Amino acid sequence: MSVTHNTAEHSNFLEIRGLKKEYTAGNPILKGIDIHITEPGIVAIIGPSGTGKSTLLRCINRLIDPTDGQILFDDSDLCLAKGSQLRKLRRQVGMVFQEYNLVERLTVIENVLTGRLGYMSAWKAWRRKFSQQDINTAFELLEAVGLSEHAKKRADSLSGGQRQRVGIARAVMQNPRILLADEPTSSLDPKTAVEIMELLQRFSDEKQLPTLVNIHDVKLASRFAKRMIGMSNGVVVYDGPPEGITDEHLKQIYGGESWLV
Ligand SMILES: Nc1ncnc2c1ncn2[C@@H]1O[C@H](COP(=O)(O)OP(=O)(O)OP(=O)(O)O)[C@@H](O)[C@H]1O
Repeated sequence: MSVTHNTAEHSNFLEIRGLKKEYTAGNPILKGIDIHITEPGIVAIIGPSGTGKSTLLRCINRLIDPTDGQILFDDSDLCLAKGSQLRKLRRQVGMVFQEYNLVERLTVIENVLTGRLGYMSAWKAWRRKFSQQDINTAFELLEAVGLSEHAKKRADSLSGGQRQRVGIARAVMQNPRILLADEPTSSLDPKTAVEIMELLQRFSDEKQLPTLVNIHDVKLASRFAKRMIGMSNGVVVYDGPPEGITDEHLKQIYGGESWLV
């Protein structure tokens, strides 16, 4: 890949302190999360349905407002950012979604280019006036994700795996300093899921991007993550290397043991 972006000099990518989220008062979903991300690589977040994994990622990119705590990113507290400062911070946080969130009626290359909208004036964004440099970068990224020959096709003509590749290219097009992926493989077959994780790992390595991935498949997570965060009931109960996770940890995270084989 020849697209140049980030350097490896960051040592404090993201620090989450005491993060709390209540959707309804008195019913906390996140109960005080502390996570410090100091290096690139895949960090897998595992935990049962409803434990707050998506809520955590949505707080980090401020799709939702945290109730309390700090999310320190690029010398600012994302929890406090508003207006143009929030817009500037958000474009440094790339997001990949389970259901891809592409604009189905646009072409593949147009979808990748939408990753640049946060950098453009409202007028240019409305007219979709992308610079030649952005267009070149979008084509390079499409090549990097193996979809060059699909550039002019409508997004809704692609398979799920191809759509997720577009979603990843769009997130990287943002030139982010951190990537968040919310169950990026859950809608895909096992082989395609591995290919998507390989792609995330490749971008994470080449662009020195910390990549937080919510994922249900513990085996797949262990294969690609350098660090696993196990959440249960709104708190972190494991934070360490994949090889350190024991059956005891899994019982603590998911509860019960009949599902363990
Ligand atoms: N917008 C919302 N308003 C109210 N409650 C919400 C909202 N979004 C999520 N919740 C609740 O917060 C809890 C955590 O949901 P969240 O989606 O963060 O969990 P999760 O760990 O990502 O689950 P899954 O693995 O099934 O995606 C759930 O009880 C959910 O119903």
